[in-house]
Amino acid sequence: MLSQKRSEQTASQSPPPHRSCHTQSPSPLRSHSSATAAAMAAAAAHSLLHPPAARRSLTSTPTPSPPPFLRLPSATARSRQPHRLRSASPSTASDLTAFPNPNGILSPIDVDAATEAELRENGFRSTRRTKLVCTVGPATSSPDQLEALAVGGMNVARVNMCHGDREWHRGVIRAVRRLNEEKGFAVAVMMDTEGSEIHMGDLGGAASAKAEVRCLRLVRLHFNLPVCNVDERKLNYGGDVGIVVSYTSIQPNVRVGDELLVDGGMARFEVIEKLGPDVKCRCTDPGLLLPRANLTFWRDGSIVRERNAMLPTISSKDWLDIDFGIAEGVDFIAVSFVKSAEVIKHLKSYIAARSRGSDIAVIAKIESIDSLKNLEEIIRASDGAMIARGDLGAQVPLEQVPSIQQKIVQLCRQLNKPVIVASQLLESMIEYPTPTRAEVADVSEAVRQRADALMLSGESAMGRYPDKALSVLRSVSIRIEKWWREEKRHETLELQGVSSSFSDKISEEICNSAAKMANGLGADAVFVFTKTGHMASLLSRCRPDCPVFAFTTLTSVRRRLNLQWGLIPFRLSFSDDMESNLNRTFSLLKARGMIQSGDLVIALSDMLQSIQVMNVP
Ligand SMILES: Nc1ncnc2c1ncn2[C@@H]1O[C@H](COP(=O)(O)OP(=O)(O)O)[C@@H](O)[C@H]1O
Ligand SMILES: C=C(OP(=O)(O)O)C(=O)O
Ligand SMILES: [K+]
Ligand SMILES: [Mg+2]
Repeated sequence: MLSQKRSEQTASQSPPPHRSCHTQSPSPLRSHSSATAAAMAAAAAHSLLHPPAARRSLTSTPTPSPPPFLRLPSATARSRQPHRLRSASPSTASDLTAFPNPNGILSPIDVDAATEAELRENGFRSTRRTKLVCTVGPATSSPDQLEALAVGGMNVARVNMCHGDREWHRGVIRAVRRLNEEKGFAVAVMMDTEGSEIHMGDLGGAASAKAEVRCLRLVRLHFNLPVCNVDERKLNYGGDVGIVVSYTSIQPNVRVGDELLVDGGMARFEVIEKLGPDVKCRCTDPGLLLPRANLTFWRDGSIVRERNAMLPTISSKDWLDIDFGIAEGVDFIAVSFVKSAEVIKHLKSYIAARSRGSDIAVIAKIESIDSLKNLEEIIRASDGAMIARGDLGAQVPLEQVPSIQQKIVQLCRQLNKPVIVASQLLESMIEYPTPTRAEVADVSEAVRQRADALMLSGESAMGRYPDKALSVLRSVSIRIEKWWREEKRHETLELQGVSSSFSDKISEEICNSAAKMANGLGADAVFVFTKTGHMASLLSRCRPDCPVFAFTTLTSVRRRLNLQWGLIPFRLSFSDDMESNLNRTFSLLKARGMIQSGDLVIALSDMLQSIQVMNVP
């Protein structure tokens, strides 16, 4: 981990050897979006009644036969102009509430204000498909800073329970909710558990401490539970520096001669003595110790794993945090250091029993050797996965991380689970206003693999340039997605069936066919009317060339779909009558300037299990 604190960045101090060289020239990669929240929110809906859509369609009932027969619309009405959104005219209608609505009155159709601005800015065929997760920390926790992230395209705000206290997190979660209600965003909230791995204490509030070889400072690991606030300077045992770590169970497994890595190699120590409950280490590789830094022990070139085998994946503190997350209504809970599918299943039934109907998705963080051993089972049991490369890279040799990433991204797509690529994507931007070229290449690779989402950690939590880092993710995503579409480089990933019931199988086949048709016909958008979001995610899984407008009745489903590739989630109340749903949707979207006459749309619904192909009237 390279997240040196700002205070460490002094002229006299040389960077750690593993930091790449960095130039300060202005980056051509940054996009300068002129969109402001005000401009984005300015679009007002107005009532326009249109005659029924001139569409030809065939609808099948949920009964499996006969299969849907598809007829295509005439090409005449079709405009092949690159799609640009027009500005909407101001609202005059009384039956449609103007957007946004600060009083919490539901408007007929809601879409994220930032997404709408991006649609407007890029044209909807070129709008961003890759979703963006930002970790909120001291650098971004104020309402203004959160709003800047939302305007910049943050789809999900992550709070890491490893840091800060519950009051702090409550403030952030509520500020995000307020932002959504008052300013028309649909930012989802993800709570990330601390997990039970061994890490250092918080250094008594010190930004960092230095471990040095030269003066042979000894770090004394003091095995106390729970982690308490310890001022590193006060823990001087006759020249040794004491650092409190998180678990008592390490000591019996540690041997003299073992190597201790801080944050996967930010600093290295050798165990030289065991003293009662303590372990005495000598620094062999100097470096920075950051608060709560992760610790791993190594022997003969491999990680010593038995030390944490008995630690529960979800600690008692994590359970309290989970109760807190449920009470605060978070959208996702990310579970750190998952070892098996059982813990995910347990948590999911716990949530189902506790949260009565509200639907919190459980994300498995893949960051340990155990999680790799049980990968498929874990992902099947979860609602999504995070490739947590920070800790993963401290548990497996670094050179294995890229292939593991590729494998997990593909597996998640096969199993229809959203996947987040996390950690160190733009690490240098914690301190610098432009990314390294290597970082841009890393981001590009994740986008090219068509991961659902990219995540910022320290860059947004405590970095100097959170908005710029987000802007880099946004512009690189858009550029690489466009390049990949232009090159028509669809990897021929044969999607296996994921459905367990016959009815689900029909939905899956319909989505596969619709995505294929959308590509073949050069459709402008796929519309999906979905109550649970399932059909939207099946479409996302196909990674079609055009965006997927997902209409759902629940704001919670809408927020959850915000994590999935290529989905533009709308909240809309709709009926079982597709004809009237479509007419109403076309009117509303045309009034907002989000579609225009002639656009070719493929429409699906999970009530009717149908495919319709039509031009917008
Ligand atoms: N809620 C918070 N309070 C204080 N600092 C935080 C908070 N969240 C994140 N940070 C800081 O941002 C850094 C990066 O965040 P993250 O990647 O989530 O954690 P970690 O580095 O522990 O894996 C952390 O190391 C910590 O310094
Ligand atoms: C995302 C990660 O988890 P955390 O930041 O909670 O350590 C990681 O290890 O990469
Ligand atoms: K965590
Ligand atoms: Mg981690």
